[in-house]
Amino acid sequence: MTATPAAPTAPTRKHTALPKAQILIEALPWLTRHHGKVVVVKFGGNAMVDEDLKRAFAQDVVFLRHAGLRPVVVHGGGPQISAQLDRHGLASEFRAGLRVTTPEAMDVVRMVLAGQVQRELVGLLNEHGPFAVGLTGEDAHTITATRHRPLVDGEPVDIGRVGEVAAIDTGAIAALLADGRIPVVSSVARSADEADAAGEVFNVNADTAAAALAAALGAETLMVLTDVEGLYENWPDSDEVISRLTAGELERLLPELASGMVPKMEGCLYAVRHGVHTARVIDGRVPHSILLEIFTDEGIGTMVVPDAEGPAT
Ligand SMILES: Nc1ncnc2c1ncn2[C@@H]1O[C@H](COP(=O)(O)OP(=O)(O)O)[C@@H](O)[C@H]1O
Ligand SMILES: CC(=O)N[C@@H](CCC(=O)OP(=O)(O)O)C(=O)O
Repeated sequence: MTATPAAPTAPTRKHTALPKAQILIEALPWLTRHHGKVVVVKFGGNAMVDEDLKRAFAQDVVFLRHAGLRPVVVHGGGPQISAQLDRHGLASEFRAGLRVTTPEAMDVVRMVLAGQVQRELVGLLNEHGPFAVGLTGEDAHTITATRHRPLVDGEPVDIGRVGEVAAIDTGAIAALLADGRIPVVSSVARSADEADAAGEVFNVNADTAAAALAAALGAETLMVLTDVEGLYENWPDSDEVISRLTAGELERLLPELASGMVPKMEGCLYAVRHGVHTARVIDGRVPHSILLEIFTDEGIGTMVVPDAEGPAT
């Protein structure tokens, strides 16, 4: 009888890739929970500060797609619009965190968002494969808006062609997702007003558009990438980031918020009040901030959860 060869012993040499495996495993609960789910990622114009960051953003989004999620990108472009308006000799004025948009400025907004920023992101994403398809809210009635008159000192003010979202048609985005594509949406909306001349459009804040899309698409998560670490508790006097807050807590905080954080946090509140499980504000200046958010147990930035929810992962 021949002796059975001894079972191979586990190699004693150190597996240098072990920490990488551990990191992947740390993401497993997040990936499991999000498998097949829609994640709306809003990339703010202020976070698009350099080429490497934009490339890292595109890699992260494609990674999500390959990991079995269905990412939808909504992009901003505030600084890029302001720069272009400046080149046209037009001033930028903001009220209640929103750009005062004359018909002349609207042409520039549309040109910069749909013709410049969106094209650039689509190009970066498509370096990884035939994934990204750009559209604006005008396409297939994706976003319809009415004129927005925000309250300033308790009074509604006219800020021109700025829209508030009246309706979302998810058909085009759903079709793209079903085809394995990554929709990249510019926050320009068609007018709901039949009296408006055909082709009249509205400038919608990109945070607002992202939140409305996340809610209408039944997204699991809304991720808002910006140029700060998250929501600061006592901005601008402190840089203490609020890591987690409920919708109710956020609602109480809203009147104290300023500038760009107003539409951002209003959007997060809207999203979690309309079925999105978590809304997060994260630092888009950090390379691979999306992956950092999912590959760490505690996450980074600020997370908003619905009122009755326990600790989220
Ligand atoms: N409480 C706050 N916490 C963090 N940032 C705040 C707060 N209040 C106002 N801000 C301002 O909001 C800005 C982010 O909004 P915004 O400039 O519109 O960015 P984005 O282009 O990403 O949409 C921050 O850079 C900061 O100046
Ligand atoms: C009405 C309004 O303010 N619209 C924004 C749209 C772009 C945007 O929201 O860009 P960020 O996300 O980079 O701020 C604007 O004109 O600047």
